[in-house]
Amino acid sequence: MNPAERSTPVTAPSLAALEERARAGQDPPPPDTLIACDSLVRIFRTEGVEVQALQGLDLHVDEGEMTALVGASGSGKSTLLGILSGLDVPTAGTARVAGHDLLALGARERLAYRRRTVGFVWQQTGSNLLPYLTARENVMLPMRYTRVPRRQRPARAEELLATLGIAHCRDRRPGELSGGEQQRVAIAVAGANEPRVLLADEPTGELDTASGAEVFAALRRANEHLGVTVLIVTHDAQVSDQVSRTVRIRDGRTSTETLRHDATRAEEFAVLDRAGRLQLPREYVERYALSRRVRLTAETDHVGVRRAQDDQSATALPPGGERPVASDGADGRDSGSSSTSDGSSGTSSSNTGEAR
Ligand SMILES: Nc1ncnc2c1ncn2[C@@H]1O[C@H](COP(=O)(O)OP(=O)(O)OP(=O)(O)O)[C@@H](O)[C@H]1O
Repeated sequence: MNPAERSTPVTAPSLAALEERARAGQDPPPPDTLIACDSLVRIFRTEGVEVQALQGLDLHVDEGEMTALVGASGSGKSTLLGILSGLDVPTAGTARVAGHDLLALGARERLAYRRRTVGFVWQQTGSNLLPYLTARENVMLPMRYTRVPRRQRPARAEELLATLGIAHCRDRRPGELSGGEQQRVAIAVAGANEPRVLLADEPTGELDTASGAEVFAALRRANEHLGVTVLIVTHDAQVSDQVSRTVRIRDGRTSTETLRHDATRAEEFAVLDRAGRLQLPREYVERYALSRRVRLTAETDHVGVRRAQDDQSATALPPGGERPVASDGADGRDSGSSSTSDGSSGTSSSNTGEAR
């Protein structure tokens, strides 16, 4: 990034702060991690306006996982997929997929990465396939760019179409296929070069419920039978409620994760990044009226989170009416508040969030 860009005002947090965060998360990820994003930042600049689409996002996905990515419109999901697909480059942070450092790829490596390491399915059914080729020819096309021997291509295409339940579509052009069939052929195209990761941006977004279910089933088959790691951006509860892991993005950062053990048991977790930072769910922030600074307490088996103001209101004024200075200095100085050395005194459990 050039110095002129750096001097342009940005909304908080500053780029320097985000870069500092990125540096903090640069220990090597665990060995099973196929996708590792740490403190990922993407800032778009158009006509003097800056948008921080990703504001220090952390995401780790293990090989073989099938994960849904959800979040409000504009939260940064497509931006993340654009980066992981190699089409876009982050502003700061780290992004590694199958050992490729996405901030350091040269043009030739980037092309090879896009052809071999990732496959992509777009929401618009018409964007995924060439209209003048049959389904089988569409699936064989990417093999040309990775030099799969010509004689092997038809058999591999047939096998993929059969695995995804659309062998009967092999000789039809996209215009002769339903939307759901087109998306399933698109999954076969994305899987043609045996990628490590399959990225899908709203793959069921334009489909009715029944076709959406078939497309989801095909993604699941790709995951289970082809062994490809699948990451799906979706607003479709039919998809997000059926994968074992759903990651929620809020304001350009991962906020919560839901892990499903089976159809009836799901648990929601807040996400702790590798530097130890935690984003509290908005619901808790509002319910306990937490703002700006909170006090953490080390309990026997969990960490407590308290409103800093509660210490202030609970503290008895000493003789002379002066409040004692906070033991760490920070709270008293910046907010004009103070605390006793016992942060818990007088604080009711109704305004305490607790993390176990
Ligand atoms: N090329 C771009 N130039 C400028 N701003 C962009 C660009 N791409 C995305 N943005 C902005 O970045 C933010 C995140 O956009 P993104 O498309 O990643 O969100 P999303 O979560 O995928 O939304 P949706 O669910 O509506 O697709 C938005 O404020 C968007 O306007």
